[in-house]
Amino acid sequence: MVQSAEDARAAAVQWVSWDPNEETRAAVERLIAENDEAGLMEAFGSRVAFGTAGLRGEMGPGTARVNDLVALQTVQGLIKYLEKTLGEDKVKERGIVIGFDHRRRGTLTSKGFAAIMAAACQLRGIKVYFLREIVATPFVPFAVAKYGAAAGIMETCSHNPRPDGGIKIYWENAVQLLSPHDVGIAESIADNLEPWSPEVGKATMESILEKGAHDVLDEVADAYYESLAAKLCRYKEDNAASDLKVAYSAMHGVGHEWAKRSFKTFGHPAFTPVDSQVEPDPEFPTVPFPNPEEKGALDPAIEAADSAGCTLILANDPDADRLAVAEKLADGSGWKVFTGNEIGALLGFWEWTNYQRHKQPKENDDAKRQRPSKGAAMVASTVSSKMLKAVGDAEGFRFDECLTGFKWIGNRSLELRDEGYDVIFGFEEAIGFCIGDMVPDKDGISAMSVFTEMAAQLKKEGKTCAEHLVSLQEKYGYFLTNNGYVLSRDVKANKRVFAALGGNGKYVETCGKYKVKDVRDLLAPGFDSSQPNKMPILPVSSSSSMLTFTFENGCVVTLRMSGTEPKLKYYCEMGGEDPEKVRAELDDLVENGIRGDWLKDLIASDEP
Ligand SMILES: O=P(O)(O)O[C@H]1O[C@H](CO)[C@@H](O)[C@H]1O
Repeated sequence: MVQSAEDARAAAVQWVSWDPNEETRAAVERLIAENDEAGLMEAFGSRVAFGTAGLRGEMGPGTARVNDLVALQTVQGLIKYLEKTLGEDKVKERGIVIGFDHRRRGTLTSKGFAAIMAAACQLRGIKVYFLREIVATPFVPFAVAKYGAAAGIMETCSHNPRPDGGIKIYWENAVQLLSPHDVGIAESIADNLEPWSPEVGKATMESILEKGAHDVLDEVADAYYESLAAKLCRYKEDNAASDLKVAYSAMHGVGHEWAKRSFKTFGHPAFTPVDSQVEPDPEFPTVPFPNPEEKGALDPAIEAADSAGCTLILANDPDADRLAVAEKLADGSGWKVFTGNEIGALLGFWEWTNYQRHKQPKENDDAKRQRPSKGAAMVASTVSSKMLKAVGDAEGFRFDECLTGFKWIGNRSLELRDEGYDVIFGFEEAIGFCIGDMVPDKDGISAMSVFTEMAAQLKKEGKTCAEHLVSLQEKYGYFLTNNGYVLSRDVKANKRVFAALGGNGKYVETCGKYKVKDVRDLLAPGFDSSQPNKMPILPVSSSSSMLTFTFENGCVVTLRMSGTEPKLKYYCEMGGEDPEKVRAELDDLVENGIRGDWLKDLIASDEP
C-alpha cells in the first residue's frame, strides 16, 4: 500500500525495472530523476481497481493508470485465477478469446494490450482465439460461447472519456464477471505483479500470430452474422422493399463496418452514415463525451439525417454494444430521442409479438433442453422501466428484475434458461439491449437491425415508432421516467448524501412535499420495508449504496453511485393513465424534491 511519496518513489523504481513500454518507462524515470513527488503520488499512489466490469482508467504511466505493464499484470492474475478455478488443462484446452477496440494514447493502444495479453496466454500454453481487427464488444462474448472458451478479454473502456483505456473480462459462461470472481482476480493480480518474461511485454499482433494464436476474426464474424440472420431477422423481403431511410453514427467507435454488415444481413437498404463520426477515432473530435446518451452527442447525426431526408437515427456507443435511437416527429418539426426505457419497451414488445407469432424462438430451444418450454421471459435491471412488467402481467410472460449492469442481466437470463424459460429479451435503461439468445450480453449491432425491421413493419402499417409507443402506453399504462445524475468525484460528499437519506437504518420520510411509503436499501445488511421479513429480494452489496424509495403517489426513485463514472445517478419512474398529470407530478418531484431537496448540497458543489 503506497502511503507516502517515499513509497511512491520505491514503487516507481520497481516499475522502471518491469515496464516493457519505453515511453511510459521514460516518463517514470523522469518523475524519479526530478523527484516529482506530486507526479509520483499521482502515478503510484493507488492501483487502478479491478472489478466486475474489469478495469477502466486514464492511459498513462504508473500503477494508477492503464498501460502495457498493468495489462500484463492483469492477464497474469487472470490466467492464474482461471487455472486455479477451472484447472490448468481445461484453461489450456478451452483457450481465451481476445479482442480490442480503437483506443490509443501515445504508444499505449488497446491493440497493444491485446497482443501482450495474448502473449502471456501463449507463454502458459493457453490457446488464443484472436480477433485481429477492431471489433464490436459483443463479438467477444459471442466467440466465448461459440468456442466454449475459458474466458474472453475485450480491450475497451466503452464510452469513457478520450484519455481512457480499459479491459473487460467475460467468464466461461460468456457473461461479464460476478463476485466472487472479481475479488479473486484482483487478489490474483496482486500476487502476480512481476512479469513472467520480459519478452511478453514486447509482443505485437504479428508476433503472437506467428506463434500460433488462432486468427478467428473471419470465422467469428461469419458465424455471428449467420446466427443474426437465422435467429433475429424475420422480414427480410419487407426490409429490402421498405422506403424507411436511416442514418447511422458509430460515434467515432468500432461500429461502422459491423453495422453495415448487420444491415446487409437483414436486407435493409444501406443507411446514411454520419460522415463526421464514421471513422474509429480515439480523439472523438465531434463530441465532448463519446456517449450517445449525453446531450448533444446526436447533433451531427440529426444534421446528417435532416440533409439526407432520413426519419430514423441509430447510433452505437464507441464499442457498439449499446444503441441510441431518434425518430423524426410525424409533423416533421423535430426529433424525438427515445430514452433507453422507451427503446426497451418497443423492442421488448416487438420480441413478444414475434415470439407469439412463432410460438417459440426461431431456433427451437426445446430440442436443446429436451423439455417443454415454461414460456417467455424478460429480464431488466431494477433501475429500468417496469412497462414491460405490465405488458408481461397482461400478456402472460415472466418479467424478472436484477441489479444494474449486464453481468446481472446476462447471468439471470442464463439461470432462467436453465429453468426452462425462453428468455426473449433483456435490457437496461442505459441503452443496453440483448435480443434472444445469440449473445448473452448487450449488443448494439443486432439491436440496430431488429429495431429497423420493427420500424419498417410499423411504417408499412402507417405508424411511426413514437405513435406505436403511445398505443402501447394507452393499452398497458403510461410509465414515464425522469433519470439524471450529479457529477461528483467527492467520495465524502457522496457518502453524506446516502447517510442523510438512510444512515443508521433511519430513512428519510419526505422528499420536498412528497411522502415516502416504502424504502429498499441494498447496502448490507439490507432492508426492505415492503417485505414481510424486511429483507430485500435482490442481493445486497457490502460496498456500494443503492436506495430505492417508493412514494405514496406511486413514484419510484432509486439513487446509486455509478460504477463506471464519477456520477451519483437517480432513476425515477411513475405510472398512470393520464400522461400529462403523471409527467407534471414526476418532474416536480425530481426538480423540487430529488434535486431541490435531497441532492441540493451536492448540486451546489457540482463540477463544471
Ligand atoms: O451506472 P454505471 O454503474 O456507470 O453502469 C453503466 O454502465 C453500463 C453501460 O456501459 C450500464 O450498466 C450503466 O448502468
